Parts: sequence; structure tokens; C-alpha cells
Amino acid sequence: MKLKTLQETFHHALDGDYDSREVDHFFFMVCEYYFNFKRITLALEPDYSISETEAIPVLDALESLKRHEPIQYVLKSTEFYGMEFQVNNSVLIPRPETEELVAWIIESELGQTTKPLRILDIGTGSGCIAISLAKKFNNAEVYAVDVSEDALAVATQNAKHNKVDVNFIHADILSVETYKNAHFKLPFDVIVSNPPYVRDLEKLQMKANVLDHEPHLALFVEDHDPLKFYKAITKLAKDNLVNDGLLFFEINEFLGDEMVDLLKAHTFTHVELRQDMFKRNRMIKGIKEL
Ligand SMILES: C[S@@+](CC[C@H](N)C(=O)[O-])C[C@H]1O[C@@H](n2cnc3c(N)ncnc32)[C@H](O)[C@@H]1O
Repeated sequence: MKLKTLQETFHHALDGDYDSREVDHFFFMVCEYYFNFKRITLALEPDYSISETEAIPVLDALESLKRHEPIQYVLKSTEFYGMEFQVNNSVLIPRPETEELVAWIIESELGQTTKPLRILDIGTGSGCIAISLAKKFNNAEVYAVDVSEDALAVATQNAKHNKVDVNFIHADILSVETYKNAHFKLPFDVIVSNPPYVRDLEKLQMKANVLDHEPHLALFVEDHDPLKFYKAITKLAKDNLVNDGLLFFEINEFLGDEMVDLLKAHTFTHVELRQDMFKRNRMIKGIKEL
């Protein structure tokens, strides 16, 4: 089968559900993954033929895409902060705005320090935040917590794949008992979290690829207490950060003011909201002062 015929099969099956450029992008990604073709090869050699056996995984991938499975789950991998991460449907697919949060941490006052650091990432999922920080700060001892054992298995693989050490811990951050028993070495210099923050009212706007495939445990929080993770983590941070320690969160863009109030109420200073590349309030930082 010629590559161009295969590409037409993709368009025939997916145009309508996705825009045409996105369909080409999927096709290129799938071919790159299965045949290690570079995009340019595909563009320059549309008459290149592959055997029926070679076409099987590509057509299987197409079936998954028809069911709106995200391309990252179909290919079982994604890129975050220049590194490759394995993903499956027990972990959230790392997002570009989370890369911006990691960049903020790296550019902060910590970027210059050579002193030993202790960092905690809460709700680590694929491990993307913890692993990126461990890669950047080789002076850091990094801890990462998740309530999902399946997510921790993926994160552990990702740390190994990216050749960094992270101490992964199974704990429920909403239960004081579980994290009291966790084997953290205290205190921390930095606590960071991207916890679940999507409310029911925002669920309605979500696309099928997110809603039907990504883990609800990673996404949703009840409408009546949308800051419940942030409250628990801010309290934990107040009690377990060094003086001058930093707290960073990714946040719900509609709850920026509430988050500023929460951090200030816990005596964090220099509280700063930051917008992502789409000009939405998506990150916050505070400094613990005694
Ligand atoms: C929004 S995802 C973030 C994943 C990853 N840090 C990222 O930025 O891509 C939230 C994570 O919090 C975890 N989580 C949910 N409830 C939790 C709890 N009670 N205690 C600890 N982790 C929890 C989920 O399993 C999920 O991995």
C-alpha cells in the first residue's frame, strides 16, 4: 500500500471529527512511530509502499483515533520539557501549561542555587514535573506522591527511562494520616502540585478525547469544594517548607483570586499569579515566611 493511499484512508476516516491539518499531523506521528520515518520523507515520497503487514499497526492506530483516543495514548508516549514520557490511561497527558510551571520553578531564585534542595511534587501522575525538576536540579532530592498505584508505576518507568532518581510515594494527600506515615525527609525547599481542579460546570466544555479517555481521578473535583486539594496542600506546605521555601501550583484559570486569598490566609508572602501563553491565570507561587 502506498503511503499516500494510507494518508487518504486517514482523511476519509477522520475528517469531520478533526480538522484536516490535525489528521495529517496524526498520520505523520503514527508513521514516524511505527516506521521511524521523518516527516520530510513522508512528504517527499508519497509513492513509497509498505506491506500489508506493516500497515496493520497504523490501521489499528486509526481505529483508536476514530474512538477519539488521544494520540499520546495511541502511541503510548509524549514529550515534556524535552524528554520522552510514557503515558497510558492511568495518567494525565502532560500539558504545555505544566511545562510553563516547570520553567517558572527553574527560572526562580532556585535556578541559581548550588545548595542541596529537597523538592516534593504532589499528584505526580506521569512524573513529568518531578522528573523534569530532578533532571534540572542535580543538587535536589526529589519526592513525588500519588494516590494512584497505576500512575506511580508509569512515573517510576519514566524516571528510569530519563535516568533520574525520584522517591515515589503512595499516599492520599487528603488524609493527614497517610502523609504523616509517608517516608519523607523533612522539611522541603519547594512544594509543587498540579492537583485535580476541573469542576462539573467546566466538564460540559470538555472534548470527548479528554472526558472519555483521561483518568477522572486526575481531573475532577466536586463543585462544592473546588479548592479542597489546594487547601490540604497549602496547609501541608505551611507546616513542612523551610523558611523562605517556595510553593507552586497549577490552578483553575477561574479561581485565581480565591487562590491568592488562600495562600495569603496561610501567611505566604510575595504571592504571584502568572498567566500561561494563552493569557489565562494558570499558575501561582508563594513564599513561606515565619
Ligand atoms: C492533574 S493530575 C497531574 C498529573 C501530573 N502532575 C501533571 O502535571 O501532568 C493530578 C494527579 O493527582 C493525583 N491525585 C488525585 N487525588 C489524589 C490524592 N487524594 N492524593 C494524591 N494524589 C492524588 C491523580 O492520580 C493525578 O495523577
